Parts: sequence; C-alpha cells; structure tokens
Amino acid sequence: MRSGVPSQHAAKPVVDQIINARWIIPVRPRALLHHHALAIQQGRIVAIGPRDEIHAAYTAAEITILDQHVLMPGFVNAHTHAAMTLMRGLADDLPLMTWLNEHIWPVEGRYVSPEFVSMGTELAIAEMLRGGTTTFNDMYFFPEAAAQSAQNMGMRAHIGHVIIDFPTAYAANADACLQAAADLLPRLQQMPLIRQSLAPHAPYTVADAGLRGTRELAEAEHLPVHMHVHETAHEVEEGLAQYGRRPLARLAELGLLNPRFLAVHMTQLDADDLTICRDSGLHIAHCPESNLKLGSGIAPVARIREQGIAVAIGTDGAASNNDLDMLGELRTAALLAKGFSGDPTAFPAWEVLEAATLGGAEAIGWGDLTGSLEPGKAADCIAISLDHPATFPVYDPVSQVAYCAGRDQVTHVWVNGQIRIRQGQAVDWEESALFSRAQAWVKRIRDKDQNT
Ligand SMILES: CSC[C@H]1O[C@@H](n2cnc3c(O)ncnc32)[C@H](O)[C@@H]1O
Ligand SMILES: [Zn+2]
Repeated sequence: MRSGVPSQHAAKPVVDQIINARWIIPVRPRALLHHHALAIQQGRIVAIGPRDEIHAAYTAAEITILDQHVLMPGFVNAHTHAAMTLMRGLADDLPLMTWLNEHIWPVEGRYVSPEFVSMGTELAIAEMLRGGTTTFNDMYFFPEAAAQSAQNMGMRAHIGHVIIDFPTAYAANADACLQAAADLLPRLQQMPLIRQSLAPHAPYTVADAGLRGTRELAEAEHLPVHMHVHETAHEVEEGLAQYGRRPLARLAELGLLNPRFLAVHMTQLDADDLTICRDSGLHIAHCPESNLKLGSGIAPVARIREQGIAVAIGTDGAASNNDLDMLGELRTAALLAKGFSGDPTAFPAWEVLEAATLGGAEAIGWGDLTGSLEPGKAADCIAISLDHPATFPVYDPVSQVAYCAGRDQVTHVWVNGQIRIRQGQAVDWEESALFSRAQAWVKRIRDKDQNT
C-alpha cells in the first residue's frame, strides 16, 4: 500500500520522524502491510508506504526501526473512570448496587477532590499508556483535574462532565453539574489533547429534569453524551417500576438517543431495545470484564453487531475490572461473543481490533483524528513486539495481537507524534515517584475504610 507518498523526482521533504515496522496494521484500510513505514510531521501522519519508497521520498530527523514489531493505532478505551485506580481491589466480588452503595460511593464521598482525581488519573494514564492505549473516554468527578492530568502527561482524553442528582463533593445536584459543565467547557477547549462530552451517570441516578437539561446543553454546545445504560437486570426492572418503561425507551422519549450518544454496558437488550439502538444510530461501549466481575450480565454483542449497531470496547474503572488493559479486554470481548452466541465467527480478530481502535474513536466523535493510521490523522500509534514466547510463531500478526499478545509486549507508544513509552518504559515520568505520591491516598483510604 502506498498512501500520501510524494513523487521521488520532487525535492525531498524533511519530516520529524519515520517509523519502519516489520508489519503495519493501519486498521483502515483493513490491510496487513509488510516492511512498510510511517512518515510523521508535526504530530500528523504524512505518508504510509513501502519502506524503500518512504525513505526515497523523505528525509527524517529521527528514524525508528521496529523489525520484530506490529505498528498499529493506539487503543481507544471507550469507557473509564480513570481516577478509580486509587480504589483498585478495595471492594471485590459484589453485585453492582452493593458495590456502589456500600463501598464505592461512601469512599468517594469521603475522599474525592481535585487532588484525588489528579493522582488517580495519573496512575491510570501510566497504566494505560504502558498497555498501548492512546485515548480514553472518561466519566468522573472534577473533570478539569482529569483533563489537566491527561494534557500534562501527553495522553489524548475525552472528558465527560458528570451529571448526577445526589449531592457529592463535586456538585449539589444535576443543575449544579450542568452549570459546572457549562462553566468549564471554554477552559478545557484550550487543551489540545482534550475533547469533551456530557456524562449523565445512569438512568437510575438522573431524573427527567437533569436528562432534559443534558439534551439542551448537548445540542447547544454540540457535545456527545456518554452514559451507563441497561447495565443490570435490576436497573431495567427498577426503571419499569418507576417510569413505566424500560430505561432505554425513556431515554429515547427524552430525545437523547442519536449517533452522538454512547451507551455503556447494555447487557439487557430485548428486540425492541435493539430496534431503538439501530434506528437511533447510537454507539455501544462494551465492557465485558467489568460486567463479568460484577455479575451484571453479558452484552449480546453478536446480535448487536448483526443489527449494524456500532460497538466500541472499554475497561470501565479499575475498581470493577480490575485493570485498564485493552489487549486483555478486546480478547475477552472476542471470546465472550463466540461463547455466548455459540458461533466462533462472532467478533473475529480483525473486527475486534477495529472495535478497540477506530470503533472507539468513532464512538466519541474522534474518528476524524485518531483510531487508524492514515495520512492526515494524528500519529497515535503503538508498537507490539512479537519476538516473545507468547506470540511465536507468527503466521498471522492480526491473530497474535487479538488472541495472544500481552501488554508487556507493547514497546513504543506515540501520542500526536510524541513518544510516551520507549522500550516499555515511560519517557517523561518515574513510575516509582507516582507510586510514592499515591501511597499517601492509599494509606488514608486503608486506615479508615478497610475492615470497617
Ligand atoms: C459520577 S462519576 C462516575 C460514577 O460512576 C461510578 N461507577 C463506576 N463504575 C460504575 C459502573 O459500572 N456502573 C455504575 N456506576 C459506576 C463511579 O464510582 C462514580 O461514582
Ligand atoms: Zn462505568
């Protein structure tokens, strides 16, 4: 494949860098390229083509040679609560509402603050970048703190302004959340790696008034909406009892569903729900490991995809997953779709890689910039070394990435052309220093909250 490569007779342009790789999986187009290279200038991909042609066409200030590696777009984690790394392993083996009501919400009530969110988000970014994630779609309190952490650490983030009815350390009610979102929008617009959404928490925590306010602000500011929906059977039963209709139907009636709506979880879907999803054009963030661990249910991904409904992949927070590992998550998604449907062709390797990259970018309205390696797009890319016992032999690199590579094999990560991970190590921060700072929070939470 040859894309964006100038004629070799013209004067040779100088680019910032060229990355040579044994294999490139650009995701779009769906192709496996052998011995190709990527030319990058000012954070953007300017060309992708056979190695010799790229070197004949460009001079580069920096050349990286990845001769045992797959180069591919970074993963887009379509649903996170990044700061919840500080609560990883605090409450396990519980159903969702017990986990939230008796453990997570009380701890959040005591500790969540801008400082807590900065610390937890930094830990999450360190983990996600090491695992090859270059963009995350977040929903948490104090979104400015999360945005600032992502911008400082050079990671791309889609930051959700949370909307929730009950009083928290962040805001008194849904109206105050909407006001905080409106006030913050211009500040976050100044951050080049950040885009924003509105994030009403769930149908059971935001009444109709807050959802109408969400729709109005989303329409006025052209913002996407990111929300937990149909996570458990209990949520659907409770919604039916309280509102006389299933939560998804209620959201449709409130005018919230459209291609800029990202419904997270969606484990409970009847035929009418699937029709609503298909007709509205919404996207689904599938979080299989969090759903399994909380015993919430299994999203019927094969049936969802048969209807042409777009699926992205997310980890959810580190307190319910308990990791932020997109390679692990996409593998679980592929295997679960096959096992649950009884069809091994459900969610094949190529399609699950697409869902974990471009599918995530499109789900958050960022498909113009990231999620695939194409000229004009941001150089958000990762290298995975296949020179490892876990991935030997290599008949098909796509199969290796989907079914057997581990995140310890992610050697290089670039966001917007800036190297963030080199030879498996963070470039700009010491992980041990992050852990030392985080330890103060861990001590406070442990002393007060464990074994009480
Ligand atoms: C209001 S900020 C986000 C809010 O969501 C909570 N949360 C984390 N994981 C889940 C989940 O799987 N379902 C519902 N709510 C979840 C988190 O603790 C924050 O309070
Ligand atoms: Zn969640």
